[in-house]
Amino acid sequence: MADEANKTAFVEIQGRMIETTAKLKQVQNQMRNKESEKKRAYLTLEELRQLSDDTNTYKSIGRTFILEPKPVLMNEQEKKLNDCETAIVSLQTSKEYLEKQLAEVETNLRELLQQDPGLARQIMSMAVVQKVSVTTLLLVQYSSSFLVLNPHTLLSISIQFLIFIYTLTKSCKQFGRTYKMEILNATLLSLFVLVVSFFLHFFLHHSKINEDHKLLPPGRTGWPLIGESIEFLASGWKGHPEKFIFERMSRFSPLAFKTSLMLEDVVVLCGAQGNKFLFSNENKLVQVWWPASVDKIFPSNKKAYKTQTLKMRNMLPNFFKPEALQRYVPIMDVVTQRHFADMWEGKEKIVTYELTRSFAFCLACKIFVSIDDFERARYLSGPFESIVTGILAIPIDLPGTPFRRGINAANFIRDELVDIVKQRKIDLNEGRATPTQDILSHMILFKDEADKFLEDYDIVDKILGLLIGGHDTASSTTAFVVKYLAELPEIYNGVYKEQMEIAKSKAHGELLNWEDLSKMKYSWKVACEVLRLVPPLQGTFREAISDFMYNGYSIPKGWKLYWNAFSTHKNREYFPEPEKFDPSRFEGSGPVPYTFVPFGGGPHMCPGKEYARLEILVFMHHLVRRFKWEKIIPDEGIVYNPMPGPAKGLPIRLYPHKA
Ligand code: HEM
Repeated sequence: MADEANKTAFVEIQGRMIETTAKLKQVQNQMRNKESEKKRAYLTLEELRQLSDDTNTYKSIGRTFILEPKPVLMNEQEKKLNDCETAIVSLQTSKEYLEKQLAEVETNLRELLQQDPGLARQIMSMAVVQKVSVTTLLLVQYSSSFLVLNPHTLLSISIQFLIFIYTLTKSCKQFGRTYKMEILNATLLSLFVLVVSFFLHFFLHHSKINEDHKLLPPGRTGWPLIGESIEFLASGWKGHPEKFIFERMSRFSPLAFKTSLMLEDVVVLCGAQGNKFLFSNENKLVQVWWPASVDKIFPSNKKAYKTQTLKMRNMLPNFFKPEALQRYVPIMDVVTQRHFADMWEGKEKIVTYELTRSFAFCLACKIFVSIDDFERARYLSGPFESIVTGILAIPIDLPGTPFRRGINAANFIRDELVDIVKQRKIDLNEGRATPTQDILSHMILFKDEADKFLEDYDIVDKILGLLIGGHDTASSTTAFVVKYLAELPEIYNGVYKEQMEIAKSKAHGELLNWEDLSKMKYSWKVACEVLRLVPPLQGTFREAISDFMYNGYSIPKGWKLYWNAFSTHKNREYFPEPEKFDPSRFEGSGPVPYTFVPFGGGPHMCPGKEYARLEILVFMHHLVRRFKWEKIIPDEGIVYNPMPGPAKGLPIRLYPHKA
């Protein structure tokens, strides 16, 4: 009876603990938001105080800016400051109360477990028993995989299980003898299965390929299961991903070679011809393919992928076409100025990549879902890092793996976005939001051919996809613009001259517009050369939807095809002296078609291309207007992980221009 009572008490305390922790987190977030609101109000007041009393100043209302007299703005900001202070005081009281409550709950729990060691052991062993019973499940899975003789499944299960055992052993030190034995047995079994499946892979898989596909492109499939993934990734970690491609192009064929990546048989198509073939045969011979990790992180991606993509494709141009983006240029300008004022100005040194990532994410949050609060955007950006890492990780769904963290992070962001979507629907109904305000409004109001609105979870996943698409891409390019401009003074001078001419043509405080961006021709050539040398996405996959021939080689249905930007970007046949930074390559008619492909091509070409162009140019404008800079680590390398980034984040020393 006492046992039962203790168990009930435990469940109750556990529930209280979870509830209090959640409330505490919520209050802490609210406090953070209020603190940043207060800081912004304070900084704005400081700026306003320096202006003479008769100055009119811009105030943003939604998407528009109106001129207001200084005293009105001062009053508003002072009120905001006071409101924030009051809110912070009251939140502080709630926080202290909740902290006290949490401490009390913890003490209760400790006392309960001390008073009933049996219960403590039981709780521990309940967790272990639940997990160890997976051994039985795995035995069944092993046997069924043996029956179908699928070495891939066997290998993946045994690796997953070994990692699981490792995590379990690390996280629980109180095993009795029985569990130790069970874990030992399970480990031995997994190792045995691992060895057998390697053996099976070699004999079944290779002989099958040799028999069925004698005309496959030449190449190597590498190690069982992992194939050449390690060589592929390692060439990027060492800073030369193109080596993987060029070594095989010269050893096997400059047109195509076979390999095995991401647990799949892959043919890499090379050169302009390969790019053209893949981009122009979309949905005829090939279709887009993403690794399994993407399907798990974006379940709606898997569900009728084609229809989903089609819906997205039909809808995106409304938002991303140049005419639509024009109206966002002034907003991009305001956000960029705020970013430089908050994060760069007044600093002697900065770490570039951290800041360009934060900038790209805050801008996307503002333009896609109208999140104005940079602090809130930064708070959301943490889980995004986990999602991106999860997408690129080995898809092992066990506690503690980067893949599981990616799934959890995506779920967390989804919950946040669901709230945003719900609130937006209300705001649209009540006239507090406009249909063209941002991409979220566009998505909510978009109707497909069947005159149906998108489901909430689709909207959320699409927004998530766009935020991820824009997360590490443009930020990588802006960081490398900083790198190359630091290294090449004559290029810096060219960009500076162009941007200062534009700056001088503007009235004081006038925001950039579409016309100004169309004058940034030299700056865009510089950005293109950065995209050629360091493309944020090296390439993407397609899947063969039927057997077909390519240049005399047979490509079997189901095989994956991969295009890689380096096979043209760093190919001296298309770009002489490929390592030389030379923006003049983009003069006149520019590079040969299908050779400059940082945004991919065909129906799946990056929909964010134009948005990224605006973002990069507005960033360059404000960067060179404000600063010169030098690299703190002169020989800092580039690491592809697999997205490119400066090895140490590109720390630089800033030299503001004299006013
Ligand atoms: C410098 C910046 C960027 C680069 C270099 C880049 C590059 C690419 C590439 C190479 C692809 C694959 C194309 C293919 O498979 O043929 C892609 C797809 C995509 N990008 Fe971007 N991207 C950039 C910025 C953005 C931004 C800012 C967004 C969001 C606004 C975005 C959203 C997407 C989406 C949603 C896809 C998937 C398209 C599909 O499968 O149909 N990208 N991007």
